[in-house]
Amino acid sequence: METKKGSLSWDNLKYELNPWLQEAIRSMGYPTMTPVQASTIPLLSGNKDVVVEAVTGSGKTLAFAMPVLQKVSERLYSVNEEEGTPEKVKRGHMLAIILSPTRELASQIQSVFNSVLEYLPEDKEPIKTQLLVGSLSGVREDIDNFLNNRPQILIATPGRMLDFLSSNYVKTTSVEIAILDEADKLLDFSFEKDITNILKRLPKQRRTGLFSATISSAGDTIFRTGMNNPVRVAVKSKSAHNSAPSSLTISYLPINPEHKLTTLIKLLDDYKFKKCIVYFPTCTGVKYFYNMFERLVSKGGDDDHVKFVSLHGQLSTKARLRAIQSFSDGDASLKKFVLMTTDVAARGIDIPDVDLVIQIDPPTDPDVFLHRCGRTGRANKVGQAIVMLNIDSREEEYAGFMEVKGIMMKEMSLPPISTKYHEDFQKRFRQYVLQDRSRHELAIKSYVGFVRYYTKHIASSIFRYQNLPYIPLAKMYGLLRLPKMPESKFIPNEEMPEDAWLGEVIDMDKFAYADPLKEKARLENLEAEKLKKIQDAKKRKEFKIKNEAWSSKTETKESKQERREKMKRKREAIEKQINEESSGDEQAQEDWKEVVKTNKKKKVSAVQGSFDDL
Ligand SMILES: Nc1ncnc2c1ncn2[C@@H]1O[C@H](COP(=O)(O)OP(=O)(O)OP(=O)(O)O)[C@@H](O)[C@H]1O
Repeated sequence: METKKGSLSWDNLKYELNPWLQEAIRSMGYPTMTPVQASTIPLLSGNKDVVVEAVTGSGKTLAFAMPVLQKVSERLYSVNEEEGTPEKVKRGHMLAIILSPTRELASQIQSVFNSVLEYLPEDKEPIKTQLLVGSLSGVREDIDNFLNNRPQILIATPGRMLDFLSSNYVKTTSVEIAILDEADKLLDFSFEKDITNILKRLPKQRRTGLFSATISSAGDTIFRTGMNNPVRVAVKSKSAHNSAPSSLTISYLPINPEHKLTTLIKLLDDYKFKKCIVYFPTCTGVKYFYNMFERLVSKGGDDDHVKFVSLHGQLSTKARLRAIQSFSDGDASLKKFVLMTTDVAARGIDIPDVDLVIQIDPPTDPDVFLHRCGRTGRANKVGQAIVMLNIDSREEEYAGFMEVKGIMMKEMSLPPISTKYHEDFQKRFRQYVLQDRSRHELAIKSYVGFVRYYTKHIASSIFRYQNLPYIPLAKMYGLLRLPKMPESKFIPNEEMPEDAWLGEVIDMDKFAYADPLKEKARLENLEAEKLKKIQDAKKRKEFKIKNEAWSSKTETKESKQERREKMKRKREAIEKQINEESSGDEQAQEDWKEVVKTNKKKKVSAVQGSFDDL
């Protein structure tokens, strides 16, 4: 849908919102609508289902929040001449549900709703929201709060929403509108089942809105959401064929993987930025590198000019929300703030002042690349996104691959870093790892996790795990020795270091945990293992001796058997010879048998005699 720039004044919105909402918009400090708001608000408020694709940071949240609030306001405040004052929403019922793939995003959406609701006049029946996300509270508690507070708008992640809706106390028959934010993610294999189950429980005559910067990826699944003749809204960047906002510059940095961390440190040092998000592939990776950066990069004092915050899916919900809050609240005029995170913070997160995004590795899903970059350059503010790509590999083709998807990238050159700088850092890093055995364990877990992650790249012809530079990457992860893993077979023999050690050989028995309790347990285990080894060796020896005795017995048995066979063969040969010589002479045969028998008897008595002599 086309929208002329001049018509973006809120006064030109082609739908008459409830007066309190009009007042709220004027007070919120947004002088104009964004194009996606101008297109979507009238459609969704005016009873159309919508599928909205608009660039990151283009104001999609308000584009659905306004229609949702409009619908709820109509239901609560519209006085009909025939029916009079509207009926109260019954206990256990809700009017709107909004679904989001992550807890952080759900919580952020609730904040947007609540910031508009601050302008709701006190004399009106309150409009309330409730957040339903895993592990913040129990489902029982969620239901109790819902029944007591009677919120009309529920904002949830799919799993918790499904559990919540399974309660007999919760009724969905009054739901008028359902929104799927980051709809392509919600409709992919990870959530699709839950989403289908949730949508099945909602009334058919409800309105539905799907929103994302990359909705086209959802393909035909969008038609399984029960939408009624939906209108498609697509808002592109100002520059044609660009799927990213024009305020966002995206660069790629070809780099030797061994130098990724030193280069990251240098970029964080040299660049002028307020807030930067650094994406790592896995939760363990974030944990590992965050701890290391806190020790080796951050100076730790109040005068420190860079502050690191970590956020990943292995943290509790409370810790995750706290991390986002502390990064958002950070006073960027005093320090540079760096959020080290995973894709948990790739979509939808809207944090003011983020002007730099760095990706240590590209994401496995090319769509997520745009979402990660889009955490900066939002709402027409300038932002820069940098992605590191391994040199001398097909990874450099990523730029061309993304161009086809409408994402333009330019190559950037490495910041000047001396060999000494790299080497000094590598030494300090090794020292850091050697100080605590658990650090090395985490290093191995992160490295193996990264290798697994790499095998999951959708663009597998560019990200070929068969050609991954395993050794430089292991050094980047601070490993002392390469771990045993199936992928090791891809390391060329001539590159494989002796016994897989990366640098000096370490006596692993003496490599201690910094935690005294853990170390005590390790030493006890080590002692027990040694003892077991000695006992096992003893047992093996005894077994061998027994085995030998048994085998010599079987040997004599075998030789007896062999002798018998030999005798039998001899006898048969003589018999055969006699038969041939005296063919037809029965008497001669009988005589021979007699001779053989007498011979045998003689032998036996001779043997017996010899025994008796003893
Ligand atoms: N009309 C407006 N004028 C100026 N700024 C706005 C307007 N509407 C929203 N914003 C601001 O734009 C920023 C981005 O909005 P929002 O988070 O809704 O983007 P989005 O399109 O959902 O992005 P993403 O695709 O990354 O989720 C927010 O900080 C919001 O406050």
